[in-house]
Amino acid sequence: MAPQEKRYPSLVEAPGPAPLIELEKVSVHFASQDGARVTALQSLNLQIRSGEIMSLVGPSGCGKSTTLRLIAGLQQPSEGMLTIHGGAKRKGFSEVAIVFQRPTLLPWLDVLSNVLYPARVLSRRLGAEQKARAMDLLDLVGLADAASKRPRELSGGMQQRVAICRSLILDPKILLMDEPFGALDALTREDLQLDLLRIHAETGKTILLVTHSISEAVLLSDRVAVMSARPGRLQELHVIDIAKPRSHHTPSDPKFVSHAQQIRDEIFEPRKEN
Ligand SMILES: Nc1ncnc2c1ncn2[C@@H]1O[C@H](COP(=O)(O)OP(=O)(O)OP(=O)(O)O)[C@@H](O)[C@H]1O
Repeated sequence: MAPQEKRYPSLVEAPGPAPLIELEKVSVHFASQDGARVTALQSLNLQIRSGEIMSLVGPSGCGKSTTLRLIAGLQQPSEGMLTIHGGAKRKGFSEVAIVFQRPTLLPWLDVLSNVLYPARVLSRRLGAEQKARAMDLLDLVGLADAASKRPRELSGGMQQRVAICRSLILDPKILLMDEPFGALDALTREDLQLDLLRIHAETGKTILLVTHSISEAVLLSDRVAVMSARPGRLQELHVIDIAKPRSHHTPSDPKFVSHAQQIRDEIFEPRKEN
């Protein structure tokens, strides 16, 4: 098969060079329990291009999840501007989907029904097209044979794969992932990382990933945004110029080692702002 050829045409997203998501001087302030003001983000500027995988890394509490919540529409900026496709309003439920650390599947539904659940909530009657799409997604992560199983019959990694399929059923433009592999053992985590790369290659989705793992960020991303300690702002942006397709051999690539080391230095020895 030629590298660009897609096996699942129904899942393909058209790529585009323009920024799909733009945060311009975005600040977010919260009121803490004692009434004090907590500034989670301070004048954050960030552009995410259509079709790229970008990771957000940075010290705990620097505002990574807050950034994801802003893009998901679950949080409003206190100051600044967030646009998607150049507009301040979302175009519908299906524009953005989120995958969290825990899969939170519905235990009484089988795998196929779990994947189809968001589509069922939106329209009570499911068409053959949606079912075919769900099966394509399950096939893409190697779970087509598990379509009629219940969540309790699946391992943690399989459940998270189902959650990823569910997030893609409404064909979102943007997939937001908050530590999606953080609860998995190391080997399963590596498997799912490669699954995500395959999903991205097949669908061309725009993916924004929050991770505490520098190597995961370098392995998966086109660009890695390093955020400063709270109040979070963009500290550095790395273009990860490592050839694709990437694999479990990629971490031994000298470019991988160099990017990971630089990012580690930026997080643990940040340059002082004047
Ligand atoms: N609803 C809230 N009310 C008050 N403070 C909040 C709220 N949500 C987040 N914060 C604060 O904002 C800051 C950023 O939180 P956020 O969860 O975005 O950070 P993070 O980088 O994702 O952290 P971690 O890496 O530990 O998950 C933290 O200091 C947090 O305590």
